[in-house]
Amino acid sequence: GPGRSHWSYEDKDHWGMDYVNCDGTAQSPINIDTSKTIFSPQLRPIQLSGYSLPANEKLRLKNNGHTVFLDLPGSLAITGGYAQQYRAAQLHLHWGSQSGPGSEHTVNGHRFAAEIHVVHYNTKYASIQEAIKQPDGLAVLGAFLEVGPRENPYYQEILEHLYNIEREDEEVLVPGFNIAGLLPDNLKLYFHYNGSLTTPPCYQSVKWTVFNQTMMISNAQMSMLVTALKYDGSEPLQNNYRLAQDLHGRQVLASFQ
Ligand SMILES: NS(=O)(=O)c1c(F)c(F)c(SCCc2ccc(C(=O)O)cc2)c(F)c1NC1CCCCCCC1
Ligand SMILES: [Zn+2]
Repeated sequence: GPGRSHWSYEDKDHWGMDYVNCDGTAQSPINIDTSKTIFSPQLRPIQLSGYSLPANEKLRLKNNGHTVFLDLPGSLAITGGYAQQYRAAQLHLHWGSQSGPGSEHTVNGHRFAAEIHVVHYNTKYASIQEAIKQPDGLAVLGAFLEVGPRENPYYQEILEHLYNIEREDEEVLVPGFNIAGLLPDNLKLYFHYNGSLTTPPCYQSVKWTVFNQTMMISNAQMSMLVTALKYDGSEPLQNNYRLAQDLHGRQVLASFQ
C-alpha cells in the first residue's frame, strides 16, 4: 500500500493542505438525506461472485494505524449492479469508541456504530494503483454495523484476531471464509453516488454503494472492535471516521422507494 501516511483523524480539517483532492467537490463520506434521494428503478441488485473462500486460503489481516484491513484475492468480483466489472482489493472498518458511534456515512444525520467498506477496482485497469486515480476506478460497498443480540460468526472471523495485531503495522494470516456474510443478505436495497476515498489522498474515484440493511454484531464484538487496536505505540485506534462532506449538487440515487 501507500507509504507511511503522516495524516491523522485529529487534523482531518487540514488534509487539503497536503492532499489537494481532499478539498474537492465530490468528496466522501456524505450524509444521506432520504427525503432528497432519487428513486432509480434501473439500479439492479448487486451481485457478488467468488466471495466464498475455503479455510485453507489464508488472507492478510493488518493494523495499518488507521484501520484494520483484510487483503482480498482478485477472484472476488462484483458482477451485477454496476455498469462495469470490479475486482476486490481489500476490506476495512471504521468505528467510534466506548462513548460514541463511528460510521462514516450518516443517514438523516444518524451516525451508526461502525461501517464496513469492501473496496474493489475496475477490471479494465491492471492494478488498484492505476485504478485509484480514475473516475470509474473504484467501487466500494459499504454497510452499517449496529449492536444486536447475537454474535455474528462472519465478523468473528476477523474480530477474533484483533488481539494479535494490537499494534500499528502488525499483521496476521487468517483462514478464508464466506466474505459475503459480512454484507447484508439483501443486496437490492442500497444508495448509490459518486464520491471519493475517505482518507488521503481522497481521490474522487469511487462509485459508492451504501446498503440500506444494517449488519448486527454482539455488544462484546463491538467492544472488541473499538478497544483492541492501537496506533503510534499505545494510542487507542478509535473514531477513525471522516465527517460528512458537502454534496456540491451531487444526487444520491436509491434502488428502492
Ligand atoms: N474509506 S477508504 O476506502 O477511503 C480507506 C480509508 F478510509 C482508510 F483509512 C484506509 S487506511 C489509510 C490508507 C492506507 C495507509 C497504509 C496502508 C498500508 O500500510 O498498506 C494502506 C492504506 C484505507 F486503506 C482505505 N481504503 C484504501 C485507500 C487507499 C489505498 C489503496 C487501497 C484501497 C483503498
Ligand atoms: Zn473506508
